[in-house]
Amino acid sequence: MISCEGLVKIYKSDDLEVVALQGLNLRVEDGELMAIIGNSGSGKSTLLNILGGLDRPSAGSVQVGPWDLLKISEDELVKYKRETVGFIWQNNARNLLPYLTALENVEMPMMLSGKVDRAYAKQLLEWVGLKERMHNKLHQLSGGEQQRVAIAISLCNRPKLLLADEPTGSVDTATSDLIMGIFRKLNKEIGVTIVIVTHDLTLAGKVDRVVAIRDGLTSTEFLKRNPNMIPGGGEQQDEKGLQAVHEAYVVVDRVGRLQVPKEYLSALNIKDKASMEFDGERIIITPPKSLGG
Ligand SMILES: Nc1ncnc2c1ncn2[C@@H]1O[C@H](COP(=O)(O)OP(=O)(O)OP(=O)(O)O)[C@@H](O)[C@H]1O
Repeated sequence: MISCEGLVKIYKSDDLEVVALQGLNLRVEDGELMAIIGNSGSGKSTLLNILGGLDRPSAGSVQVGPWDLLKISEDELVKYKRETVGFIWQNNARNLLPYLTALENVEMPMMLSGKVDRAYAKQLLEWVGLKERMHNKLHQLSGGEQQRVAIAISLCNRPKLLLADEPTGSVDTATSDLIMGIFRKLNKEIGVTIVIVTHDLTLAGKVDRVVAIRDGLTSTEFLKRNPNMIPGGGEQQDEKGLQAVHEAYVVVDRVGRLQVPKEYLSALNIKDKASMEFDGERIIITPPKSLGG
């Protein structure tokens, strides 16, 4: 579904250049439900905005289904956004209309695109667990319920790819679990590919594959050891916690580059050079030997 290779995004303003993505590689399979984690400023939202067609990449390649998002024309981009992607943001509910019912809110974007499918709108609200509340006005719903209306709306255009940026950022743990359950169900039942960007490692720990971004590059991949395991409510406060159920792998790109964590380098005082040895089984990186490290 998604293939990024050497993806670069540079933001330019007057005399400043920020390299938000510096040659990122990422593959997401059709029908996958995965999460992207990373510290603030690592490039997560930049990546999501590019995948959603809201921002243009600077270089590299990024393919979503049949679409090449580097070469796509403006007209095609409009079509891509309308037909291929659905978006969920942390404060999506803010864009909803409080004086309309949940159902009317879901029908609104359908109306704007020219075709209201009431049966499908109802089905969407049923999928997100709001069957009983679809005729309630939005202001009568809780924050978590409103976020679920937003999820229903994101599926109005029957997207193949759902992009969620911090979807549980402003809800409590129980609602966060509920929302994750909805994603899992939608992924299974309608086969929509879902990419979740989050700071929340507890949430990330509930999907089979988590990719960590560091400094605009994919650095580590976490794969669930037993994908059939029912996700528990365990707290994953850091990447070590994530490893309770996931195996961590360093990402090696096509030309053999990998990122060594900064803390490892500073612990050994490795700056711009290192020595590397292969002992038949392991690759060992040490401070430069000839320089006395
Ligand atoms: N429009 C912009 N103009 C200039 N720099 C930008 C712009 N958008 C993002 N950046 C910079 O690009 C880098 C990556 O930002 P991005 O928002 O993608 O990070 P993030 O991982 O999503 O962070 P957060 O978790 O805080 O949202 C940061 O250094 C940020 O300051």
